[in-house]
Amino acid sequence: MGIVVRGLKKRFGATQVLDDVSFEIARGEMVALLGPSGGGKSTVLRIIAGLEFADEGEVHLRGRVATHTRVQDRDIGFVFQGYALFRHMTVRENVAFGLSIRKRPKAEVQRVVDEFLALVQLDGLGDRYPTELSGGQRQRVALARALAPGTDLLLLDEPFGALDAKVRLDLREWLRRLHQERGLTGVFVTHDQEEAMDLASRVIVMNRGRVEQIGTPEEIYDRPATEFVASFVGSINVFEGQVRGAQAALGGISVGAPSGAGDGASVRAFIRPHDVELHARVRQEAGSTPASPLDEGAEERSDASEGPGISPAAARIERMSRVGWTAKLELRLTDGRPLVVEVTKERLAQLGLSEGDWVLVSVRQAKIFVQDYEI
Ligand SMILES: Nc1ncnc2c1ncn2[C@@H]1O[C@H](COP(=O)(O)OP(=O)(O)OP(=O)(O)O)[C@@H](O)[C@H]1O
Repeated sequence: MGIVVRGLKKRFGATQVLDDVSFEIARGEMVALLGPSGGGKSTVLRIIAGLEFADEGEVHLRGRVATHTRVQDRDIGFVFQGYALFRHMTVRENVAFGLSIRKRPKAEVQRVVDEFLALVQLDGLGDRYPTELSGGQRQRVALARALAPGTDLLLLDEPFGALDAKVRLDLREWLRRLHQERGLTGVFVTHDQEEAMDLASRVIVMNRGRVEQIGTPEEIYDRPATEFVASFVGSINVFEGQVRGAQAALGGISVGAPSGAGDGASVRAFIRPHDVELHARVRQEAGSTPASPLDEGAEERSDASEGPGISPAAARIERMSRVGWTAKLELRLTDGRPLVVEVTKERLAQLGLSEGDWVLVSVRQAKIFVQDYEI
């Protein structure tokens, strides 16, 4: 294992910032700590780095206990918010810093600095000062400075935080390559879920000082373990309803209920916009609302009634916006609930839909959580 934390607890004054945080990161793995602001991500990272110490729990680095090891003896590279470049030092001097304080021979320092400046594609800018660089370039210098001493463990706290979208993407690509080439073990903190899903082989979702779920990006997205993860990762529609028979009735729409959910149980369903199927435009008299989704008004033969667990409902298209190759539709069901749907432009064209139309919808799949009974 590269990094192991076990049972970390940390309190600042009256606030329990970490409450029993445990996870393991294999050597060579790149893992994201994802979660909302204040969830404890930076604190975990600072404890791994040795900048902070936990009240309880253990830290193991490269298979050895490091719970009480000083920061300078942990041999970890980190790029933290607030640990900016040294303004009075040139780029070269910044990158050389970790090597110089380790008293490495001058010639070796020169060679390693050159190598890392080339790696971050900043050769030629070594004599500049940080103020003479763009935000993205500065961030790359910070990464080079963290890596130059030759560590195999890298901790990054919001590494691309304040950068514009294009630079973020470039740096992300660059970090992915660096990780592959050097086989680094890396942990990075982000509250950008796309960044986490894109860069990490596994994601640790944290909220309120606790680990909500650990899994591959696919697992986190497709099989969220908790309601928090379901609502935090990816855009989502949330519906409350009740189990009736084998169905979860969510107002106008229904989906298959989870096995074991008793009749009458209250449920909360999380439905991804791309898991809603549009079937057919519903013809409708001016100003009227289709009374039933299965009114004879469907303009094309619908496949909506086929298959188990599918029961279509009617909804009105309130807004449509096209982004890239998909379209986002904001629908309103007959019971007044909003429903956001994403479909390909092709499907939209096939159905000939426009704003104001009524359409039949059904839900392909939903993640359903049975609610605790209230007494
Ligand atoms: N040194 C400190 N003293 C007091 N409270 C602190 C200290 N450091 C962090 N906290 C508190 O601990 C909680 C967790 O902070 P932390 O920075 O770990 O969260 P985070 O998930 O990284 O948030 P963000 O994404 O905003 O950086 C917050 O409520 C924060 O105010």
